[in-house]
Amino acid sequence: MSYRKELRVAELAVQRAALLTQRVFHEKAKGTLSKDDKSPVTIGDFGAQALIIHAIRRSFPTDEIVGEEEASSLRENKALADQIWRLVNSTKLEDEAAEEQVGGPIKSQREMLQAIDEGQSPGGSRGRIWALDPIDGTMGFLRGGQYAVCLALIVDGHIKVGVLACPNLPVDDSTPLSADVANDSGEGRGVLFSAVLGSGATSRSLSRGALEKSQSIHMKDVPNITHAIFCESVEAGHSSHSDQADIAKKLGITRQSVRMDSQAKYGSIARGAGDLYLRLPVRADYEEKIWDHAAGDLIVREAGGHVTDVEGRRLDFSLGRTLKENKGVIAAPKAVHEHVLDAVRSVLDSK
Ligand SMILES: Nc1ncnc2c1ncn2[C@@H]1O[C@H](COP(=O)(O)O)[C@@H](O)[C@H]1OP(=O)(O)O
Ligand SMILES: [Mg+2]
Ligand SMILES: [Mg+2]
Ligand SMILES: [Mg+2]
Repeated sequence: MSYRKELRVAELAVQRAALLTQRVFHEKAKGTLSKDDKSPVTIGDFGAQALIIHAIRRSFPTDEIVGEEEASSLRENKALADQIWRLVNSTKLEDEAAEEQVGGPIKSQREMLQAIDEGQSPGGSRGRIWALDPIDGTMGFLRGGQYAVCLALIVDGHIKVGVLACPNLPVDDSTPLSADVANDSGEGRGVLFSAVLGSGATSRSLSRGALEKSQSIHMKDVPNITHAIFCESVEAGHSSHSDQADIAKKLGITRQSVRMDSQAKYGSIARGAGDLYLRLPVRADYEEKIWDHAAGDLIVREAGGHVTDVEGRRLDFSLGRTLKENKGVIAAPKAVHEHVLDAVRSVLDSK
């Protein structure tokens, strides 16, 4: 199957949602709430989830959706719901045909709240399931750093389509990876990464209008691992900086890691701006969420990479809303992955 329509709808839906998040990014007040697990959520997360679910529903009404957010807190907070509605109602793609392909406008605030709540699928190994993270790296988004709008289609447990918008990454694939974030104007920034299983991975500028022509992306060859550039989370609570430093040392890597929030890490290594992404667990009981990895996993694999957990197992997206059988993430070019994994094992065994 080509998944041509799924890719198109996903790209346009993510593009439109990213436009909404960019508007919020430049506002001081982001309408931040704290969720039950103490993590933040903003009007950008809610608005982006509403627009993307609306688009999926219009084109693929019987598909299931595993989305990160839900609307219960908004039903008790009219002022915040009004604020999100104003944003959602005024975010459109400039290209009319494209706007039509993502279902046009949402009709009412009630419909918007319903859309947000349609991301409650339990996931699983059967049928067509979209995994949606409307803003991945909300902490980065609040800090003025990297973040991503992420969408993937999983069919019978396997990822078929992955799309990532990274509004604060440089457009140019060859820009050296850095922890620097958007300048005020955002000029030269904003990338849309895509992949379809078996068809390779691409990047293009995240424009406001019709989608620009994309180019193929590939992971870089790493002839000498000691020169590899590795990236990791900014948040020390999301992955173990000390284990990652030990692994880098074991590999003979002397360069400082590049710390960035969100799946921008997967996109960055897929286009060869960086080489490795290490995500070593901090807490043994944390289960990674499928929406935090699905799009990035496919984009890296289609760009010539291999993605496993710390034990060398492929990430298993067929087990529900979380990656319950995996611990951590190791993403690297195929040719060096085993070597990196040996270093991971040796560091973890010595603890
Ligand atoms: N203890 C944890 N370990 C790993 N990832 C976590 C943990 N707590 C939250 N996350 C998730 O990590 C993702 C961000 O990763 P990164 O730090 O690499 O940008 C977020 O989606 C965040 O979830 P949440 O959306 O609930 O905040
Ligand atoms: Mg996330
Ligand atoms: Mg999120
Ligand atoms: Mg979150």
